[in-house]
Amino acid sequence: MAGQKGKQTTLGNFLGEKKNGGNKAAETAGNIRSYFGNRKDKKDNSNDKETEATETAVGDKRKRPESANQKDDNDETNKKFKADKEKTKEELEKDEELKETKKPKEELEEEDEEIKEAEEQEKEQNREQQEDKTAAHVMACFSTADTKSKLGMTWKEGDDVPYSVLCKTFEACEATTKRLEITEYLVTLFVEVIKKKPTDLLSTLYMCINKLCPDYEGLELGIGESLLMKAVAESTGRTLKVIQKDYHKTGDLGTVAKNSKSSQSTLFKPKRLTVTHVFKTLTKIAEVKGNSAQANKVGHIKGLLVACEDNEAKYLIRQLEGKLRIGLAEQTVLSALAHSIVLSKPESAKMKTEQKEQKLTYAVDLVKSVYNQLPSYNMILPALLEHPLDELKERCKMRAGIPLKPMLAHPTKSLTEVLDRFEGHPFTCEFKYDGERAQIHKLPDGSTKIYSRNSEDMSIRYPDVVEKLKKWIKPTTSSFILDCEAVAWDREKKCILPFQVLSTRKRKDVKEEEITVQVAIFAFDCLYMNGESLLQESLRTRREKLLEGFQETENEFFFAQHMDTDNIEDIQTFLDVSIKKNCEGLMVKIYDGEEASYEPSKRSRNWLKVKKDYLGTGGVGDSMDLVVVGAFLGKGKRTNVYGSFLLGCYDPNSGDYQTVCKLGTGFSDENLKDFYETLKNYTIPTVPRYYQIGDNPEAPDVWFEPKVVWEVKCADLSISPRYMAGVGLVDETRGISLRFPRFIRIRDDKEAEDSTTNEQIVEFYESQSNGHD
Ligand SMILES: Nc1ncnc2c1ncn2[C@@H]1O[C@H](COP(=O)(O)OP(=O)(O)OP(=O)(O)O)[C@@H](O)[C@H]1O
Repeated sequence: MAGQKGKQTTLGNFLGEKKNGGNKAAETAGNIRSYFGNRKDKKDNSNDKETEATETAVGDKRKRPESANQKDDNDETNKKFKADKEKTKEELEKDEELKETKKPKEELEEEDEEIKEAEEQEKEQNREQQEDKTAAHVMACFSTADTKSKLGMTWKEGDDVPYSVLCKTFEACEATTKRLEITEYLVTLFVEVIKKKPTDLLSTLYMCINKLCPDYEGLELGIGESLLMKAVAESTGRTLKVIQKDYHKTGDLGTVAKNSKSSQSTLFKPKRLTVTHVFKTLTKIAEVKGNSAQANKVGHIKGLLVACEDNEAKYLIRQLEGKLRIGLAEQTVLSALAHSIVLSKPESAKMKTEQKEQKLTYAVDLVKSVYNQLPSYNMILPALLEHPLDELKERCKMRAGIPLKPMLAHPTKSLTEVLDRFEGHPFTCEFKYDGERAQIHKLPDGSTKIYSRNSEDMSIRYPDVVEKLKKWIKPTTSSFILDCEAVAWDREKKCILPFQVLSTRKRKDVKEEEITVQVAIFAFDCLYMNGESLLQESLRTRREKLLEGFQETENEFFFAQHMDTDNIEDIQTFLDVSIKKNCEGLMVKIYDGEEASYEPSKRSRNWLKVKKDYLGTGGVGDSMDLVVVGAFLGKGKRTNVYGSFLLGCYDPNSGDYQTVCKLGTGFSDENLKDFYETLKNYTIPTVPRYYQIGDNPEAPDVWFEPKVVWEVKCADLSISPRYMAGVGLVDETRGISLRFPRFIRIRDDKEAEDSTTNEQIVEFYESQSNGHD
């Protein structure tokens, strides 16, 4: 038997040849069967078990009521299974033959490769944990005393936390790129707040992540710059023209506000700002609605600006803009919170370094895992402050009504890659529906909510779904959280419509009677049921709960089509059927055991996505979602609109955007007109300091705020001195760029911070050079 690489080639070829339908496919079929023969052989020698699994899969499907189309799929699948069962004996004989002829050297090589791959995967999974451990080690030896004086933390116990202290901490964080140093500053701040004014911890923490409340409550800052400029001008006595000119020069309205304040003489000294006062005022500003909203907002902003001293105006304006950009990733804030809870307890001073380190590591793991299940500081903070750490899990359980960050999948570019990754694990394949992620909650009081992948409340966008969902729920199901995809649906033809149709559905102020694009819900996971979290259960158990607790309802609600097999021909057939049914491809997921648990917010290797478009291309396994950071004015046919665009990816560690390509293809004339109209609202006078643009001699004609995300496909990726994506990760000075990028669609379900990260770009680049497929 050939080594791992050989196996990939054989299968890769097979898939290509199968498409052409030539005789070669039949010739190579023997190789494929032997490949799977050996794979099965490793897992389990029993033919019975294989047959049993096949029967269960088919049985599973028969249990469910099906629409006409789905029934066709299952019939096709069943026929395929029958043919396959007959092949099994032949396969096993081939296995035996191959076992005897196998050369020990090749066996060793194969094992080496497997070990290497497993190590790679483990390395990646452990990286974040390792960073947490290093931080725990450093923090165990850390004394907040030095940092405290550096940050001027001298306010009196019981007094409100001064805003100046928070701004000094921001300044210190902004001045470094080292995550550990940032953690030290935050821990110092949080420990001090916990000791002197614990009730201010919540507002302090929200200010650090520049939010006002949990995402699902939907209250956001992000005041337009013209309003902010007006407020700065009016509160400092400078003209709007001068403010605009300064902004054009610096590209940072915060700095303009700070400089404007320092050149202003004040007759009386207003009361110093406190964190809680600023937080409450920011909340009021975000809440203001109605006719005089603008004037009201300006009034509040001016009130704050007048009281600002030193660098406070700079951070206040940035907070109002909704972009603090001082390199504070939420994960760092969570770690710092966990550390400070431990370090603020008097007993921590008595602990030996090793013991403290263990406690810190435990606290970080605990706080992160609880936050993943209940992403609400409003609920977690009181439990952390008022009760022992050990009780946190019990006190802060996931519940219906609080959306979790969904589990995400890893891209692959061949079925072979999927089978290699999942070798030895039972896995299941599901259709990858092409619509919008929908997390559906039913609370014990009977109310229902639908949340987007960003935890936005979408219940108002889907009033028709909310109205009908009681029909799908069996009487035994009182509360639940379902993970689903909402797709555009043709009620007459009873089939899925392409994503483009869904994107024409209204997103705001949707009235049931005006809905033109109908949706159907495809449920693929059940995360919570009747008061119990199912996250730790295997996918098999979660799917059982899903099938038990709900019923398919024509034109409205379906279980995701699935197939449990490791036979590549079946998977290929299933993939083909999924594409015929307007799906994007398959999701392949580990089915049993610990790795089959649900991992909120993680892009996990236990869920793999296989998109038809990327199979066998030898290029990149997925499209990317990139932020439009600039544009070049069009010429010729594209005069009066932007002709091409500069795109960037996101670096979650620094909060920066790194340029990744210039994009000029894939657009219709209509697209270009629309984009010109939308994007011109986001133009900014100069390149912001949080854009890493490198030495590209071709600067765009206009720069944009990071607001618009587009899905882009490319042929491959290469190292380039002109772009900055992943700079420092693969090459010290050069970044990675997309070659032959093409526009696919707008991703208005994604914020700029949800775009493809610099590390994902590096992964795409590296997987391409590993030569999979
Ligand atoms: N059966 C399924 N299981 C899980 N996710 C599914 C399924 N069918 C469709 N999806 C959709 O596919 C997405 C998984 O792909 P991924 O994790 O990469 O999200 P993404 O970044 O939005 O990428 P994509 O552009 O591929 O949707 C999910 O967010 C979900 O919306």
